[in-house]
Amino acid sequence: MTEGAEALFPRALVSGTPGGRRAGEPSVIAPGAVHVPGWLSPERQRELVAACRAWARGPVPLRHTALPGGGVMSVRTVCVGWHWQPYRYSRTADDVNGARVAGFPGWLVELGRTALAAAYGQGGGEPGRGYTPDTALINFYDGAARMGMHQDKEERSDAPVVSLSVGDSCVFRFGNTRTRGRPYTDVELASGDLFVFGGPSRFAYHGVPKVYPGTADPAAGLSGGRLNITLRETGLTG
Ligand SMILES: O=C(O)CCC(=O)C(=O)O
Ligand SMILES: [Fe+2]
Repeated sequence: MTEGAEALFPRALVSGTPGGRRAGEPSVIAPGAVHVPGWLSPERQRELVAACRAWARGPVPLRHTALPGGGVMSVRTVCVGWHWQPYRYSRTADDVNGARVAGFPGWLVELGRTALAAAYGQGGGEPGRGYTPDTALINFYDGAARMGMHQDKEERSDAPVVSLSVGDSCVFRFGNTRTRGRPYTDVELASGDLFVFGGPSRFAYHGVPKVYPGTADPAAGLSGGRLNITLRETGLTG
């Protein structure tokens, strides 16, 4: 990480918070899976909310992703860089309006790198290899939305997934690479939290069984609901 990135996205000051959460202090949930509570400052959260609002307006609208079985996902999603639809990536949102998705901005690459360094320590735990996320999946959860246990496996890269949460708190269920079931660990993700999963945890099943409506601090810029942004390397070109 460059000094410039550190200045743009400073780590949150360490401070005790209720329930044992310590802002900015990484805790290892499984090998390669790290939770950093309160990593994003309220200002950074507001900036992310503003960026997500703009992406949600177009060129591809925020929408419930249609599933091959005929249903729709309960979360609403918009993508940046590459468009994800079950179960592949493309540059155009062929299952929505056919538009090319917004480009992946440089500041989001920097944020991903800074996040990796915060979770794994300087250098991101992968010497000689620069993390270069090229897609972001932006999910919006209202009070009833959930996400079933799944693996993020459409990427042709085993680079870590960086997950940023803003708004209402949720239960994030982080499991194992073999089954959707136990063993898993339930982690509460609150506004500003960072969660990174890479290495032996990169292809672990995970999901969001519950969102707690009304738990967001309005200072983050969301009046209701939960926003989650995952940054990934697709490993794709073109
Ligand atoms: O909302 C979250 O915390 C997780 C989202 C997720 O797993 C995904 O977008 O693949
Ligand atoms: Fe996922």
